[in-house]
Amino acid sequence: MSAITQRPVLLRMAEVFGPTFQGEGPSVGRLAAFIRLSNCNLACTWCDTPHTWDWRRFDRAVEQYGAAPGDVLGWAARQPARLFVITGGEPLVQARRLPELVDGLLALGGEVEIETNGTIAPPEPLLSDRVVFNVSPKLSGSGMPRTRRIRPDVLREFAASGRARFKFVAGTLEELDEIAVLVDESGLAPVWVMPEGTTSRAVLERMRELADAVLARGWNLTTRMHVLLWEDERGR
Ligand SMILES: Nc1nc2[nH]cc(C(=O)O)c2c(=O)[nH]1
Ligand code: SF4
Ligand SMILES: [Mg+2]
Repeated sequence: MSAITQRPVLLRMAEVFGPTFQGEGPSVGRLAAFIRLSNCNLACTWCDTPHTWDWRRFDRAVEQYGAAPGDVLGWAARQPARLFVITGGEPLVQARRLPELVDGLLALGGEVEIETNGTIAPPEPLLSDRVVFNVSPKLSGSGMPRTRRIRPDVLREFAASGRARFKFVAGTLEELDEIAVLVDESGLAPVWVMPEGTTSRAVLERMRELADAVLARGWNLTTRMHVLLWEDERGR
């Protein structure tokens, strides 16, 4: 029999960093380690991680590298945190490559949060205990056409999975109306609103503008704690 050498499927990576705190959403403030995957299926005007996908502004050969899941797991094992956040870019672009990574993180005794834009359905093997999805559907201000940024079938699937929390980035009070339409349309819950901003000043100002209106709608509010602490420094 001929020997077939199986090469590991490489993850397309942007960076790993930690320890830091989960800066956004329901787990804000928790000690965490981050695995940022490269590539995205959208191109939002206000994206704060264009180095993961905008190859007109960034050099792919510099910003992207391939890593075997085992190498990422070796790094993760040495991290003090047991909350692992997989983000991007859009991590579910590489959905088929993720179960090996996620299984390894769980085997380290970890919990996993996957930050996603909600346009790609979660593959079945990822719907397990100790894995949750922070689903961030994009609003019209992202500059993306609605048909690309909103996939009602996918959003409903996330909502039905019981493993998703919906985190909307908002810059204005008007955007809360837009969020309410999406929430009602697809039965999204629980809802978190997060201020847009890559400076501590912008984040705090927007939170103050949004807070009472978010309360009035019965939603949750999250800050961007890493921005309050470290502005837009990469790898925090
Ligand atoms: N500290 C920290 N928390 C985060 N939560 C979500 C992040 C992201 O970029 O998706 C992020 C990030 O970049 N840094
Ligand atoms: S979905 Fe997220 S990573 Fe992709 S372009 Fe929009 S903000 Fe950036
Ligand atoms: Mg970020």
